[in-house]
Amino acid sequence: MPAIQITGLRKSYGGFDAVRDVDLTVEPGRVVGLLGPNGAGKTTTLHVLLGLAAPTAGQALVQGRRHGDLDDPARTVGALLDAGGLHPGRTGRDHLRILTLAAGLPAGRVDDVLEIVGMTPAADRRVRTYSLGMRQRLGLAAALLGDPGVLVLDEPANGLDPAGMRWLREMLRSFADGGGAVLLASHVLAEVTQVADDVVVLGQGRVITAGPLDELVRDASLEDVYLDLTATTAGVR
Ligand SMILES: Nc1ncnc2c1ncn2[C@@H]1O[C@H](COP(=O)(O)OP(=O)(O)OP(=O)(O)O)[C@@H](O)[C@H]1O
Repeated sequence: MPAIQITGLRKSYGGFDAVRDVDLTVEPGRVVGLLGPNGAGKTTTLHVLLGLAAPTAGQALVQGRRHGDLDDPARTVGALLDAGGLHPGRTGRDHLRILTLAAGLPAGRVDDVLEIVGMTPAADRRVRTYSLGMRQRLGLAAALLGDPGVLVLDEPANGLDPAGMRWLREMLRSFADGGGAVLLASHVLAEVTQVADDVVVLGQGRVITAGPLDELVRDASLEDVYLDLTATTAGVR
């Protein structure tokens, strides 16, 4: 069973199709990059997958089920959506403690994930003092709390310095090599090509091209397609 399966997905807002006819599969052990310019429909796709928006047509399944039907969502899928939603007066550790409690996870996971994302030294500082990259790391820590087999990440490299980007790549690679599945949305071509096994390119809500990264890169079609998409204003609607 694919870890993530999206079929014929359409999401409309007041008659406007934010995404339409989107098909996408993430098998265990794979990192799939969801690429597209601003407004292409990446976040909308992830929101439907995570049960934050209802599909207008089609479906988006995690481990064969809609997110809302998962028995134990926190242990099934970890998500990083927007590092903005953090309480500025709370420490990073407290933020993770609250999530742990809410999801019924073992308290010891907080120290584990802080260590994994390299945030142990900053764990007791208030979030308002964190850089953007540190907030991203904290968001990734939160995604890893339930030790899920599936990660859904929206622009995870946002704000990371070069060392942080390398760390993220290595972390995602080893997560996938251990049988995990990753869906990573980004508008930065280089970011995706450095880590993804497969790529799905969205433009104006539709899949423009999709396939294994090495094939798309070998015949240079990925860069061509992406430059065409981003050179025009077609991506922003
Ligand atoms: N709640 C909403 N109501 C109305 N329109 C929406 C809503 N959410 C998204 N849209 C529209 O759907 C389109 C796709 O937006 P989406 O955020 O999914 O794109 P994106 O690929 O994630 O872009 P970015 O890279 O800028 O984050 C945009 O035109 C956006 O304005």
